[in-house]
Amino acid sequence: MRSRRDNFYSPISLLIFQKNPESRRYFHNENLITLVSNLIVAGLETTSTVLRWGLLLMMKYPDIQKNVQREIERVIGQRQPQIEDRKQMPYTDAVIHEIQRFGNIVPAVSPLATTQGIVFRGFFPSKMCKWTVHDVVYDTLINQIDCFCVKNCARVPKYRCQGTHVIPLLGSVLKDKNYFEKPDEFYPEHFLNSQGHFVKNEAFLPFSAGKRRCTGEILAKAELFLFFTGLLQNFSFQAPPDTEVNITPVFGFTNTPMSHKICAVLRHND
Ligand code: HEM
Repeated sequence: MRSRRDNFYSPISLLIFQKNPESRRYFHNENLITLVSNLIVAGLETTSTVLRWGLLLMMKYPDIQKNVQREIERVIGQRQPQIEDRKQMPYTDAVIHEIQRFGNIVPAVSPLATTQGIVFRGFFPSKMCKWTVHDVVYDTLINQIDCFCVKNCARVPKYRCQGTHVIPLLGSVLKDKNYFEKPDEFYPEHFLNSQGHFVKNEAFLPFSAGKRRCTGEILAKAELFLFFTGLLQNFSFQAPPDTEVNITPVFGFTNTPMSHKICAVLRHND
């Protein structure tokens, strides 16, 4: 049976399917190559960019870096970090969440298409262009509505809404001042309560949400924790002498830090 997920394909897969519609029914070299390259692009670039942001932000905020290192010393010591350690390390967990929030690594997800016309928040699509993409992200991703118009709605009658392209902007959620006290600052306390315990925030959506959310989220979170703690356990990161740490992002499909140099100082000399 065709699942609702089948409504969305990557552009490369669509080209393959257009050439040979039957080819979506079985595995062959072309779709295998697409699948593997999707996994590499989706899994490598994203995780390594978060880690690059992490090291840059630790250079920028040495006190936060020291706090993480103290927690590593207290919970892990000299042994290899394990994923179970995360439960006892709320501060480090909060810092990693804040790196992802502040870095806004995947600012927009790839376009989706509506499957039918709908009434959105009690309005017909012809009124929808009054809303911000931000509203749309919340209602589609959090409330699982998968069909709406964001563009030129006034000219698209309700029954024509099917197939309207929609690009949810995750950055607008990650910087929402209703959910984050200091949205434009690097502030790990966004994910900590007054007792220093880790607190979830429903607007933390760097992996997107809904049917097309990141399938690698659990793996990515484990990788980020193990690499980040492993690096800070062994090194302190600082800017080379006489250089300023610049945290201006380079905008693209992923938001990356600008090219920069890092001094990694072995911690045994701390
Ligand atoms: C910190 C790291 C990561 C971030 C921030 C991230 C973020 C995202 C986001 C926002 C999407 C939705 C993209 C869209 O709809 O255009 C996505 C999709 C996806 N991600 Fe990740 N990702 C990360 C790591 C990974 C890893 C490690 C893997 C697997 C090895 C992975 C595999 C995928 C796949 C296969 C999709 C497509 C899912 C679908 O279309 O149904 N991601 N990711």
